[in-house]
Amino acid sequence: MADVTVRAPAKINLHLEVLGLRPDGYHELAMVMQSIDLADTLVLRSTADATIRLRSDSPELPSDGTNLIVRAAELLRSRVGLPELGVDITLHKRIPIGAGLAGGSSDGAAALVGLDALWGLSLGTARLHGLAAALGSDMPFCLEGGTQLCFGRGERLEPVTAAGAPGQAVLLIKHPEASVSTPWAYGRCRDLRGDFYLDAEEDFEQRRQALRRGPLVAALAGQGPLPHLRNDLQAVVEPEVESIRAGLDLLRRGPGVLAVAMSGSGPSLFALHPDLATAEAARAALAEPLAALGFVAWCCRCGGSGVSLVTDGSAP
Ligand SMILES: C[C@@](CO)(OP(=O)(O)O)[C@H](O)COP(=O)(O)OP(=O)(O)OC[C@H]1O[C@@H](n2ccc(N)nc2=O)[C@H](O)[C@@H]1O
Ligand SMILES: Nc1ncnc2c1ncn2[C@@H]1O[C@H](COP(=O)(O)OP(=O)(O)O)[C@@H](O)[C@H]1O
Repeated sequence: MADVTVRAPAKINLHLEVLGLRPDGYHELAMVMQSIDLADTLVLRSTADATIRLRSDSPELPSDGTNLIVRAAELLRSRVGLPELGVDITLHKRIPIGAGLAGGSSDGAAALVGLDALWGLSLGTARLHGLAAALGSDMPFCLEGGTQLCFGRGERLEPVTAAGAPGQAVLLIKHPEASVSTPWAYGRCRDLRGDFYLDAEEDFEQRRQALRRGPLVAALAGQGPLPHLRNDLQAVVEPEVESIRAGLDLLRRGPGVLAVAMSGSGPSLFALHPDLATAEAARAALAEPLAALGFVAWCCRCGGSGVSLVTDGSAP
């Protein structure tokens, strides 16, 4: 079969609420996640040597079995019981690593979709979701993309209509030296807020309903103003990382900004804007202070989809 090319978009969290602890040790979450058009590209070529090979243009990223692309390929091959399958994968990395943008999760999701096509497996959505959920809590969202309510560990999805979404673009920034460990952020959240954690399923469901019927989902459907964006991990991380505090203050000063938050466990920060032109105008207006503080900035559209096969040769 000819090469298969897949786009792996990043995500931001428009809402991240930590509800409590689950028996499996993960946190019960209520989130709204949004795909953005900052994306990695994977090119997959079938081989006959029963080997999974990854080459990446990111020097800081391992290409061995710790890479989520390789882990996804190995899990898929073992689950279908075809050890003789082989693939050469080339990764073009654009999403900053460990940034709260699910770059690794999206690459893993892209590997599942790309290999399903390359190896002609036709596994279907449910089986791909099962494999994704086994590899990471954010990976099922990365398969579907768009705008979704995410519950459970993050793997239970409910699509949200964002037809009238006021925030169609983001000004995204990240400090190259800042890094936040996701397990650390959740552990710190438990230390600081564990006394307020819910623990009954009916209480979890009450919070899910509040989000489904709340002002954020209404605003995304074009009914009413955008509320303050809640991220419980931001409340934990922000006091510990000066560049995050400085970055959020800067983004709030951008012209035309609608709302500002940290994405996921950070350290990426974003400002929602009505459209790409407004996001770019804000980036230009903040260019000097952003550079002075050492931030890297992107302007991205909020996208309607997750991982996707590229059939028109458009992905560079
Ligand atoms: C924080 C979030 C918010 O969207 O994203 P990022 O900031 O990583 O992008 C996610 O919850 C990250 O999802 P993901 O990166 O897939 O997490 P996983 O690999 O499944 O878990 C990594 C670690 O995070 C903690 N974890 C993750 C998910 C969850 N619901 N509860 C947790 O406590 C656990 O310590 C776990 O061992
Ligand atoms: N293909 C990949 N791209 C980015 N990170 C990866 C990849 N494979 C494994 N990882 C590891 O996964 C972690 C980041 O996962 P990711 O889903 O990108 O989280 P975040 O949302 O914080 O960026 C990092 O510790 C990184 O080393």
